Amino acid sequence: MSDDHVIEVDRLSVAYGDFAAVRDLSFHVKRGELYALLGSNGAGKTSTLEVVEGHRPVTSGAVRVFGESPQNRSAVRPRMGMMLQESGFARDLTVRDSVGLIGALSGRHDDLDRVLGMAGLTRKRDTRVSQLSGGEKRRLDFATAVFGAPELIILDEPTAGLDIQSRDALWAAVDQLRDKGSTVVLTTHYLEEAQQRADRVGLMHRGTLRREGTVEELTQTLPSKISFALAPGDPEPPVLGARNGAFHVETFDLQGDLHRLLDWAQRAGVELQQLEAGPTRLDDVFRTLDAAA
Ligand SMILES: Nc1ncnc2c1ncn2[C@@H]1O[C@H](COP(=O)(O)OP(=O)(O)OP(=O)(O)O)[C@@H](O)[C@H]1O
Repeated sequence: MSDDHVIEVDRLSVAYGDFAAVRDLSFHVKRGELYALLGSNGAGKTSTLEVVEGHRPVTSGAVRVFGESPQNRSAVRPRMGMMLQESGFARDLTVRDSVGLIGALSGRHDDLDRVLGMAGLTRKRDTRVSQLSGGEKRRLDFATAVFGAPELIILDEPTAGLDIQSRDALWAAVDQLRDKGSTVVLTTHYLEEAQQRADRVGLMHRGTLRREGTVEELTQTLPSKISFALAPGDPEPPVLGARNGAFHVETFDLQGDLHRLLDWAQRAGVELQQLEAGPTRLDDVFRTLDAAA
């Protein structure tokens, strides 16, 4: 293993019968980073992560976790926590017993009450799994993934179905774990979560990796946007892009164009209504992938 690579995926393919869900996929995750593996529905993210987690064999290619085969459970399992898309908890166990059991199986140690508190489950500790809401089950998944502060944490759509407070609490807990050195691999369809937190992003589409880099590297090839509206009778602004009375400007010089626009509005005594200006977002990069498909 390269010293600073926790996960090495090289030319991975995963097939279900004749269907190639993942094709010739390569990416490496460095120690301590948050790597977001993003992609459209069916892109192959979960299939890839299932191989990394040791739940699925490779069809071809090589995957190493901490320099080991992920199938080498005794070497890898104690160092890796996983929040899968679907959990397999026994319905009759209580929350506390579920976390305790999975924690014991992982071989890691932790203070059970601290973990339940971090996942916002203290008041549900004696509730049976069958009586939890969808969001509470998701928090239980998170609690088992972070039990014992593993070196590597895999979060497959961790915030799907969580309310805003639970999402904030989950990210605060992830930030704490990262401060202590945990490496995190994330999949999510909430692209702003990846935009805010990922050190690097891999964009998958139809089984292959289409783009990889920091958010800045991925977004700098696309223009930023300015939009605003004017009142009827206002003078024409010095920009192109009017549509239905609203103006949408695409620019590689966001600061300069915004400055010119504000300057014009001030001199003309015009109010720029619903003014929005911002850098390119991952959403925009995503849309170009679909268009290129
Ligand atoms: N057990 C299976 N048998 C056959 N095909 C499968 C199986 N699991 C997944 N697939 C197919 O493989 C492709 C990739 O699925 P996967 O779950 O890896 O995608 P994903 O990127 O995680 O998607 P999503 O964002 O929707 O969760 C999909 O077309 C899916 O239908």
